[in-house]
Amino acid sequence: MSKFGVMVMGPAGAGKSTFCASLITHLQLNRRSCYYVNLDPAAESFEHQPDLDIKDLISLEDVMDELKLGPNGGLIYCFDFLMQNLSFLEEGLNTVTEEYLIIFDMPGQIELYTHVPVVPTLVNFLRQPGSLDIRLCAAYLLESTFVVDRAKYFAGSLSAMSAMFMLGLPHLNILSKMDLVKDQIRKKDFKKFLVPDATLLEDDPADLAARKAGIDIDAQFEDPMNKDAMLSGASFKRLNNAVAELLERFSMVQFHKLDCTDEDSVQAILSYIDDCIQWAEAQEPKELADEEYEEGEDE
Ligand SMILES: Nc1nc2c(ncn2[C@@H]2O[C@H](COP(=O)(O)OP(=O)(O)OP(=O)(O)O)[C@@H](O)[C@H]2O)c(=O)[nH]1
Ligand SMILES: [Mg+2]
Repeated sequence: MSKFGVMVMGPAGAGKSTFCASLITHLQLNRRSCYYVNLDPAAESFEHQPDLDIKDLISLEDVMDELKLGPNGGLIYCFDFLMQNLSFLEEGLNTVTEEYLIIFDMPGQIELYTHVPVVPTLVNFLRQPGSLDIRLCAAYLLESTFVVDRAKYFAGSLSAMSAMFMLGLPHLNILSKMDLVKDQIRKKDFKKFLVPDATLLEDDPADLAARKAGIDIDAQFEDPMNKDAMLSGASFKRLNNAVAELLERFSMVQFHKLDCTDEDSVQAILSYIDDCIQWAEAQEPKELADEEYEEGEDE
């Protein structure tokens, strides 16, 4: 029997826990079962109480106090500790059945996805056939407000692509907090940000600001030896252009939009998740319980 899960990842403050909470509320409203696993040892408050919480194994606060580590070193320690105590996850998840969606709420420290191999090890453990055997997908969140600053947008897209390669999971990239941009950027103008490509640098607001200040950023961009290029931002533009071209060449990153305040938007993302992990195919047809038939008759 397979289990099904989604690992919600992304940089700090991208809206991961808020998305997990909206997803759980939505699943509950639609009478679907879910199992919420908090893997952020620093998380303090929850809209929905986790069914399994890493803090019951190890708390970041204790690690920082006792080992005199900072928050990031402490987090890496907590994950190393989890890797040595994977039975904590196995015992918690063993009895979860196939109709559940297991939601893993991950921490936001980017080094977890780039510098240390703990997340791939965790993913391999969760997917291991014959053991937990979870059909898992990744939901990688980036804040949609990043699109305003192209450098942030491309750096974020690159981190998403790096996570795709590192984890090798079915992967959804999501621009979160759409409610924050929908009044500033029209729907049809936003479309171009769903697939990162180098043409998005053509109307970079940072260039407009430089031009307004009388800097010929295009001339400096073309001339790598220009001594002012470093200060004016033309060198930075060249770097962003190279990143954008790299993303374009790999053609792996595409975003879906998410507005947690809109139920239809949460449902749309849930459909993509279900599709990635093929949740629906594994479900048995369900009969209504007797009480529910009776409730229907009363109406
Ligand atoms: N307007 C708006 N704010 C949001 C949304 N999602 C999250 N936020 C806010 O963004 C902040 C961070 O949200 P979290 O859900 O804690 O983000 P996170 O990615 O879990 O953060 P870390 O776990 O610390 O990495 C909070 O103040 C949320 O209220 C959203 O869809 N719209
Ligand atoms: Mg969180």
